[in-house]
Amino acid sequence: MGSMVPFAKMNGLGNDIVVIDMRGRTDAVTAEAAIALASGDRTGFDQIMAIHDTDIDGVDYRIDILNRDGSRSQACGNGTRCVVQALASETGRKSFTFKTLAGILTAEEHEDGLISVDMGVPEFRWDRIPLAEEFYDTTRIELQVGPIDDPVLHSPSVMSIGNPHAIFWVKEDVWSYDLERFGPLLENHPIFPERANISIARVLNDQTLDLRTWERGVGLTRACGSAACAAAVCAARTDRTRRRVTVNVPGGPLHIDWRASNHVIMTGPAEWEFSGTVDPLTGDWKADEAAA
Ligand SMILES: N[C@H](CCC[C@H](N)C(=O)O)C(=O)O
Repeated sequence: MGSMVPFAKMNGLGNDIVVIDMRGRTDAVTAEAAIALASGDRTGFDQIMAIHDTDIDGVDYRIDILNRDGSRSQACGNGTRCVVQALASETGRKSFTFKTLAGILTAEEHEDGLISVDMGVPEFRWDRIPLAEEFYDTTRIELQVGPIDDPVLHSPSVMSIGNPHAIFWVKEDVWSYDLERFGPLLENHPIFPERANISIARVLNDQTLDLRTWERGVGLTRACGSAACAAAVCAARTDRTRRRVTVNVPGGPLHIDWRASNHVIMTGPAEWEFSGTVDPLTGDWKADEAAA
């Protein structure tokens, strides 16, 4: 067995997150380790958030994000809140700046324990999301599932908040759609050359949405922070809601504020479950004694 590093199993509204401390190392968590941890009973996760050192001025840490299938994600809102909570309890600091594949993000823990992450600015251009075909209007693109004359889902809004999202607007209860069946088809649809996170959203009023998400590289999740941001921004962009909304995901509510600065701020909780040590190359792990 190689050398072990500390990890914490956490969750952000039921989005299962494994935070791995890679500070002081120059290697990375391997896809093999991710796949091994994903299949474990207690370590099953939606994302791994690996904290690395960085030498960029004004940036505290770099975060490397892995999905269940070992692929990398540019952004993970719920996981970033977990990282903030772990670092805040370690250091006593309240605010942090991170480098991710989606760019530099800032985040802070509030007095009440909730955590806000500045997820950056939305990208609506078809080639930056990216889509495989030119669509100048990304508020609704041509894409549907179900019978041609009576599609079950159609005309999603699409955007990137670091990672690609498609939001299908629905009229009925979000639980009445078979997302488990449509999710994999849409995630891997040729229109999305880098695949996409697929959500169905129902507008309840101009400040509230219900949302379920099929995550790229993962599957159905109880929460997806970046999808909540994407749904909120697309809803406001299409005049369905105001720019400040509550997004109810299966795990609970997330508060999203698309500020006048164009930055999207997501606020919600994070929860620690147990800690242990893990081999980042193989995924072999053991729980700390106190938690075993
Ligand atoms: N759970 C994450 C998003 C994961 C996205 C990932 N599945 C991808 O884009 O590959 C969140 O809270 O934002």
